[in-house]
Amino acid sequence: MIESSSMPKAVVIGMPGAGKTRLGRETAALIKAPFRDTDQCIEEEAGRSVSEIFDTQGEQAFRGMETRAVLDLLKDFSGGILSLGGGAPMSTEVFQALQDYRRAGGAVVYLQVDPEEGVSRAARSDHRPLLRGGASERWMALYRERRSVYQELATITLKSRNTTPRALARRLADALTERVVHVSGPDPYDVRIGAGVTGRLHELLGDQTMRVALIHTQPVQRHSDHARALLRQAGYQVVDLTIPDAEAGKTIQVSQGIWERLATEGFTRSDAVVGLGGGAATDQAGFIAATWMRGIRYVNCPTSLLAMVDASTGGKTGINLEQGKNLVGSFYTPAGVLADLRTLRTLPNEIFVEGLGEVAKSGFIMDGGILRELEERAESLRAFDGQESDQWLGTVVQDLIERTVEVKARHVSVDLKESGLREFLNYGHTLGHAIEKIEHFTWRHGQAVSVGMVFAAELARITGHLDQEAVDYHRKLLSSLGLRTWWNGGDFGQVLALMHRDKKARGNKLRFIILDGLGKPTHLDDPPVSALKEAFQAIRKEE
Ligand SMILES: NC(=O)c1ccc[n+]([C@@H]2O[C@H](COP(=O)([O-])OP(=O)(O)OC[C@H]3O[C@@H](n4cnc5c(N)ncnc54)[C@H](O)[C@@H]3O)[C@@H](O)[C@H]2O)c1
Ligand SMILES: O=C(O)C(=O)C[C@@H](O)[C@H](O)[C@H](O)COP(=O)(O)O
Repeated sequence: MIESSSMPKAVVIGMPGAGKTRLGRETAALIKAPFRDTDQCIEEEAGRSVSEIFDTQGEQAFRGMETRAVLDLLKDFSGGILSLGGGAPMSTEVFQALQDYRRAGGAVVYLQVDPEEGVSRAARSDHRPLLRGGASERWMALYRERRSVYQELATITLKSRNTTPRALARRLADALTERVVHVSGPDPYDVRIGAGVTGRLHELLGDQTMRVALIHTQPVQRHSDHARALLRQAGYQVVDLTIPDAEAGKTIQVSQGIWERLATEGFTRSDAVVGLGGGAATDQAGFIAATWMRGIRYVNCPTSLLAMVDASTGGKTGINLEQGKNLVGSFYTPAGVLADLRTLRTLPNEIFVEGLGEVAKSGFIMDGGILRELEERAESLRAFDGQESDQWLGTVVQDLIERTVEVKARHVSVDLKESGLREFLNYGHTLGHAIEKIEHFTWRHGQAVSVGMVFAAELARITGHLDQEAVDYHRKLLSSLGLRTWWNGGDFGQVLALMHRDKKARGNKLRFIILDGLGKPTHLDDPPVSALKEAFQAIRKEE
């Protein structure tokens, strides 16, 4: 029985000379995993080469040794990278074991080499007993016999054409370390979080799409250039749309300009949108996709922490009005989300820190593990500068992103259109959006939400839901992350009027999300104005 806890992380299969051993070894080095090659294991155990085993005991004896080696390693090589001899999958026992391994979640990697290249490599090699007596002809005969088996078993296929072994290993390492959060609901999709996931754009856009509108902002030019190159390599006609940065990009004027450009370029319902950038860019891109011809496919490529953990997922698309935030938009879900950790390398510290606001929010409303991780890592997270090691990004940050997206996914999967449960994700936003408006969008969203959560905690205390310790904990954790916990702008009258524009309001009644304890969100409808005023005073600070 193959157990996921003890099985290899990946098994590499393919034709002789494809480069399986080198790919396996280099990938293992990149992800700091052990590496084994079954041919080498057999030679070590037998004390002679594969060729000598063939010569002295025959192929059948070798296949028996090989099958035993493969079955043993599939059961007991935890987290390793394993490369198999070319003929191993052709044995019924190994084929069935690899199917079991796949079902247990294992990655079967088919390293595909072009026949011309394979034949030429075979002609140069003299240590492969099965290629003796006409290497090229024998290689082609084996290829014809084996390729359908390789294709049937593969969960990942890598082509060695026009690339290097090092680049292939990097791609496989990226594929093996990415995290996937599934969002169910009427139009399910996956959020993929990992280094290099932008490379999956073609998988999500498909072959029916001809034109792609790439909507992005200038500060992420380096990443949109990369996405554009990938899209063009995949054969798409890319219409490049650089929009004004941050909140300035979430206006109807910007939407109008994009709609007109799509019309000029002849975008049809089978074409698509890719939104790449922070949450403001993905909100606008989603809104364009939701409204162009009443809805076309779109993929979000979030490049800020906040966009990765929140804005890119859940299908809330939209733009701002002069009167307030996100007042126009649509619930419209993406075909997928690709959160490429490599884009964080250029993210300014203040933008990373504001993203921690939405991470903390997810901890407050549901996942105490997030709060503990933030507490433990506050200093290093607050000091983020994009120069951290791949290992730190690929563990600390990737873990936090995955956990926060999971919190969002659990809400939006069951309540896409925010009829109740999803409103818990709005914790801190009733005041938060008012602050953004009064501060003319000069405050970052995450910073405004941070103050909004302290306000909500004070309101919960005042109305008897939350104790002082939990309120103090809000301030302590948020400020330790570099997030704001007080605000002296505006006045209560302004704020009260703006809160009545919040989308949770019903008629003349305000509705808030508060906590009955950490991880226990609840609705507070129509609280006394006196309580609101007291909570408002509590987030002011004597200058
Ligand atoms: N739709 C939703 O569910 C949802 C959820 C949360 C927030 N939002 C919206 O998202 C917006 C906030 O998102 P945000 O915090 O990403 O702000 P943002 O989109 O304004 O981006 C912040 C700044 O960082 C820059 N930037 C982003 N990624 C970068 C990178 N990799 N390298 C260099 N610069 C980069 C942007 O160009 C911008 O200047 C708000 O408009 C908010 O309303 C939407
Ligand atoms: O996805 C949701 O639902 C949220 O409330 C997530 C919030 O973090 C996010 O800022 C959202 O854009 C706010 O939605 P809004 O409906 O208040 O504009």
